[in-house]
Amino acid sequence: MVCSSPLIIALDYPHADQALAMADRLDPAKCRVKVGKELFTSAGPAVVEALQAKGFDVFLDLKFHDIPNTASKAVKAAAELGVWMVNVHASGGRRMMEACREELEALTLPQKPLLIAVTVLTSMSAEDMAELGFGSPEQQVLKLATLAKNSGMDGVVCSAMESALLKSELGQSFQLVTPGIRPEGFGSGDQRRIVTPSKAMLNGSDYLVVGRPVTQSNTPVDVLDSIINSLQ
Ligand SMILES: O=c1ccn([C@@H]2O[C@H](COP(=O)(O)O)[C@@H](O)[C@H]2O)c(=O)[nH]1
Repeated sequence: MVCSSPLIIALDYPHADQALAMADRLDPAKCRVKVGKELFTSAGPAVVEALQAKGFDVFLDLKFHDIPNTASKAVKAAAELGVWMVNVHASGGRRMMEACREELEALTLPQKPLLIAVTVLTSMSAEDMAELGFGSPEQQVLKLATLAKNSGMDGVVCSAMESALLKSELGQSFQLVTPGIRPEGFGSGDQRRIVTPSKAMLNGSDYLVVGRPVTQSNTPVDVLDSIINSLQ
């Protein structure tokens, strides 16, 4: 199944059966899916394979952050699982990111995953960053995204609030994956740097990650269709 949609639905569930039931209501031509820490810890590689068997491209969002050897071997394992996208934390540093890239380059797979680095989590506000002794989210995102690009990453995870800046500073082909997407009228929850789907696309995001607005809705397919309509 070839998917040209920018939408990635975060299947944040405690058990595989819930994730697979939601996947059955989704169309792999209209969205990709994301498996994160909760679902992967509970259900393991089998749930990734089950989603792939249903025709979905899978973003394995485990945000590896470890010494270069450990992180790069984890990226290799993800690639061998056939995922479409995998990520690491940019704050793991240049040597860690370069090791991950080298591990992928050494593989002889027909299709390798996109290798993406997380900059500053979309749940982090300016106040949260100051408390950690960092500058503004925008400054830190630009710093980490520049390092990620120079370390061989295909793109970064950031808020769509930073997409226009990153496209202008780092170029159109550097992929921007943006969670913290909230259609009008949906609560932000724990997210702090939120953007609507249409504004995120206007700002230059390549991929929009949407979780609870779809997965916690009584009418998930209607919500997804209305997001798709808002992008046209
Ligand atoms: O900076 C980040 C990185 C990852 N995420 C993940 O995206 C989804 C967002 O879910 P919502 O329910 O739409 O808030 C979730 O799986 C996070 O782990 C992120 O939000 N921010």
